[in-house]
Amino acid sequence: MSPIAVFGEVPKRAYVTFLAGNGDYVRGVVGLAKGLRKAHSLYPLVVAVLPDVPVEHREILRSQGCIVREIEPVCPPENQTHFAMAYYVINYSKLRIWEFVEYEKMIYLDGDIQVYDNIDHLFELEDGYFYAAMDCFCEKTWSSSPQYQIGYCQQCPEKVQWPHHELGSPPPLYFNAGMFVYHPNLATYHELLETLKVTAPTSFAEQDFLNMFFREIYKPIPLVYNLVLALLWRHPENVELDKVKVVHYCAAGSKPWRYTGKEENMERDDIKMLVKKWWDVYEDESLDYKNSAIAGPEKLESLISTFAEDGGVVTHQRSAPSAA
Ligand SMILES: O=c1ccn([C@@H]2O[C@H](COP(=O)(O)OP(=O)(O)O)[C@@H](O)[C@H]2O)c(=O)[nH]1
Ligand SMILES: OC[C@H]1O[C@H](O[C@@H]2[C@@H](O)[C@H](O)[C@@H](O)[C@H](O)[C@@H]2O)[C@H](O)[C@@H](O)[C@H]1O
Repeated sequence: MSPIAVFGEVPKRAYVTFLAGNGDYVRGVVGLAKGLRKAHSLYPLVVAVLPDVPVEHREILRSQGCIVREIEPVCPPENQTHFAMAYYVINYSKLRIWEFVEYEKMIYLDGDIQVYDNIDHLFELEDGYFYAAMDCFCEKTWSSSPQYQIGYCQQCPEKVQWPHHELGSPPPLYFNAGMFVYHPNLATYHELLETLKVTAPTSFAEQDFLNMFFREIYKPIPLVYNLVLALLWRHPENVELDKVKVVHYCAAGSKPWRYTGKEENMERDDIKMLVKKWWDVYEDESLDYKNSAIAGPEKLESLISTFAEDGGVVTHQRSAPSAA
């Protein structure tokens, strides 16, 4: 039952994403803000920004109705970051969102995620658990893992049986940390940071760490709430694309705002369709935050591009594929 019905008060809830750097991920967050608006979400989007996110990008996000919150970086134990894939170390800073205790429950979404259907009902899931969709172990990014090396994946555990005799118990269910439902909480926040100090980084950085930390209360939710794109070619039998509500553009080459179609699997018709679907939201002026002085694609693009040129960051124009 919704807390409103019980206590007559409105529980503070919000979506939250994470933005770092002065590059083009800001486009992803603008797209996410517009996608949540198109899906008629009742709740705001909070953007946790690292100090290196320029004021111009923060203003763009505010002009799209986002609540911008600056966070300090979180670094794993000194001199051990080389154990994590360098590109992912930045993502430890996501842990700061547990400090947003003005909210009772939040849904975290990566900046490369798009929401195509309303998912507000996830806020009504039973309290006290950590909800996320399961990841896939079949992409090359997993090549150093025992799962990948024996061809085991939790998405199809019957295909290659886990060799209990050689490797002991199978790994616990493992979630993708690009989308999750959680409770901000100061005690949990401090325990996360203290535990991180004594936890050596591993390949998938904060994703591995969060899977370890929340393993007792993790509850899988259907992949319609976080379609990790690799499932389209790794486990097509698990995907009903027309039922998918949330698409996670995490496969190499799939970021819509950088799409060229050249990387492996990027020429697929379903990928072209999903990239076009993202651009259709991003460029839909009717989805801009009303009464905004900055919104509107020209203003938006000129602000992003102008700053990016000053900052030397190469910007990408729309290269969305023709309709699939
Ligand atoms: O330069 C960067 C890299 C990452 N991110 C944020 O961190 C998230 C996770 O990184 P990424 O999407 O690259 O991971 P993936 O899900 O693609 O593995 C992104 O979605 C962004 O929200 C960012 O803002 N700037
Ligand atoms: O820092 C670790 C990251 O780990 C996850 O990305 C991975 C994961 O999805 C693998 O399964 C894929 O193979 C890989 O391509 C992809 O980058 C999260 O999406 C991201 O938010 C972040 O936590």
